[in-house]
Amino acid sequence: MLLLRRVAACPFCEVRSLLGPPQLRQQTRLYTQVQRERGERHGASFSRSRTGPPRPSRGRDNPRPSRMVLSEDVGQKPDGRTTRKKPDAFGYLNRTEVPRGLERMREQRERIREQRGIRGSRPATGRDDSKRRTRTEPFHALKMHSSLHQVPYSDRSATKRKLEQYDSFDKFPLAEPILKAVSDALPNLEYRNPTPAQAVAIPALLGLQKTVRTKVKSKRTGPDAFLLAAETGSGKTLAYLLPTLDAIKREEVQEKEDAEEQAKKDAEEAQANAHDRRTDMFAADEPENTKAVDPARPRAIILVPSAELVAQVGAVAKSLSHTVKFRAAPISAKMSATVIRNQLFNPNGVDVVISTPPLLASIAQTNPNILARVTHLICDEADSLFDRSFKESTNEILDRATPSLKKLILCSATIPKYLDKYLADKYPDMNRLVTPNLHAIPRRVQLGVVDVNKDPYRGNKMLACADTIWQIGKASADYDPTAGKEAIPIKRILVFVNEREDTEEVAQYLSKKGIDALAFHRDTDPSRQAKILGAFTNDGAAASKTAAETEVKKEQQPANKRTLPNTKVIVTTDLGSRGIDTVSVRHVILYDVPHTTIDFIHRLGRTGRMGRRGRGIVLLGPGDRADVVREVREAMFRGEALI
Ligand SMILES: Nc1ncnc2c1ncn2[C@@H]1O[C@H](COP(=O)(O)OP(=O)(O)OP(=O)(O)O)[C@@H](O)[C@H]1O
Repeated sequence: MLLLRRVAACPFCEVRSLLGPPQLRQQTRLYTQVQRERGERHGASFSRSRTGPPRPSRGRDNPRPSRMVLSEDVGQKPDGRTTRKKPDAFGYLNRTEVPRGLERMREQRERIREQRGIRGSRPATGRDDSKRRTRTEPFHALKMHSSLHQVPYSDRSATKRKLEQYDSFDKFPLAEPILKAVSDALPNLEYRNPTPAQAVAIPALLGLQKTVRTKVKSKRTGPDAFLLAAETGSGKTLAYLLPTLDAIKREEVQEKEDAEEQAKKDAEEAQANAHDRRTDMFAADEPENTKAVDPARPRAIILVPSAELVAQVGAVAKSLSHTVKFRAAPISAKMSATVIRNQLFNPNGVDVVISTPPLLASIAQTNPNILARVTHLICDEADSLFDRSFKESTNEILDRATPSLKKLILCSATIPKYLDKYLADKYPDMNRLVTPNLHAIPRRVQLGVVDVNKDPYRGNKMLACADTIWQIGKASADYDPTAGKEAIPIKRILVFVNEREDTEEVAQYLSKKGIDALAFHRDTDPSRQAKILGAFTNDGAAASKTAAETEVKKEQQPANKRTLPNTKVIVTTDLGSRGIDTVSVRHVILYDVPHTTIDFIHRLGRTGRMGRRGRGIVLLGPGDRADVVREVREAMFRGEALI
């Protein structure tokens, strides 16, 4: 009975929960009463014998503790160990309330946030801000490679929100023929919605919005300057070409109206001054300012760093010209002088010239008038055009064109620090049109690493490269047309090396291993170059060539040689990484670890273009920076920009 009374009575021990509240209150009262009668205090251990040693008498030095104070050993096992469970990984499962300790921590954190002036609730991710890694913290190796200008993430998010309103080309106030021509420039595509680069650039270039706040307002007069920076393969060509053509067409209409008005005025004047027939005759002979009598005075110039890009941008411009009705003249040093002259000094005039800076600068020296009517100057791959190799000729063209220039548009997939600084000094009012994913390699591109130091390669990079290509091409190699299987499309692989001399060496080795590999560099024969690249840049007819087509080639090979059919490889340098629209490339092999993050972005940017998937493979050999590669992979995995 006594035991039962004790067990039921203690209001603080665990068995309390076994009793309902009314009984509990009653038992508590009973227990207190018994204690008073016995002169014992609450909290005496149940295990202690009633016949224990007598307690010291109460007094000033030994006051009676409050009845509500817990015994010090109440939570202890008989052997003195604590009964409290250690929190384990599942300790917080199924809780409906925040534990007191955590609650206090959260309150403390909120107080600190308030003191620091950080407003708003915690991020939706639920992650602790104080524990969140800062953007640049983990990239120690990349920091050493640091060459790219950093765009704040707050600016990127703001741009992302703005882009949502342009979900179709019809939303841009472009002239009717230009909207129609978009489909010509984007053949074989099911969807033709503006890309982020186009949604950012087209409204700004049409003058619809002032995009960027400039810190310094310069008093300098001159053209409106724009920097369009968007990730690789995001459709920058159309982003600058469509608004430029729109402006050209509007200018043409305006000039025509002005000419008509002028002719009307002249006719009226002539009537009034009928006696002065001589003046009238001269006026009638004066050439009109139209392209028909004004050859080689284009309205727009597009500068690109290589002949391959001249051909590529020229092809896009030509496809648009059928509907928009303008004349495009792509010229490069790989063309003969006659071809260049015919293109440029066409009696029907020319509206858009596409060239490399050195060629155009040299033509402008002998024909300064060629740049006299230019209203739009575009520098595609601006980071290349303003580096040491092209800067002089680019600036020369810029200076000559400045008097008539209305818009200067610089375009690039990367903004290196030197370019950022140069532009900030030279064009402090420049509008920066930056897409949210600038400097980030899309997550749809995976990056794998092959450790060349390990078996079976033992430091032999060429062997590792050949083996990697064989593994990629194996599926198509197994194809047997006689077995009635479906034809497999040809696989196209780009191999990037750092030095031009290595292109030939690596290509020859791969050929020896039965791989269809070609070297592509500055000194490759121009006609061969076009053929080599053609197969890689065309997603349509050329890309759909199937295994059956190459079967003929296979038959021509020596019977005893093991070859890899249906796989084409180009071994190239940076030349092949700038702007070339290699839409049909799924695999890029980085034979050498690139020197900078800029090169990483451009080289890996040859795959995974315009929403496609891609795979990059780095061959990590002796002496290569494994830490840089690791951090690039990490950044790609997290979808972050490289620094
Ligand atoms: N709105 C669009 N919808 C679908 N495809 C598009 C669109 N705009 C452009 N493209 C296609 O995307 C591909 C890449 O375009 P483009 O060469 O202009 O990219 P880029 O941004 O200049 O790339 P890089 O930085 O490598 O030079 C082209 O094949 C083009 O036809």
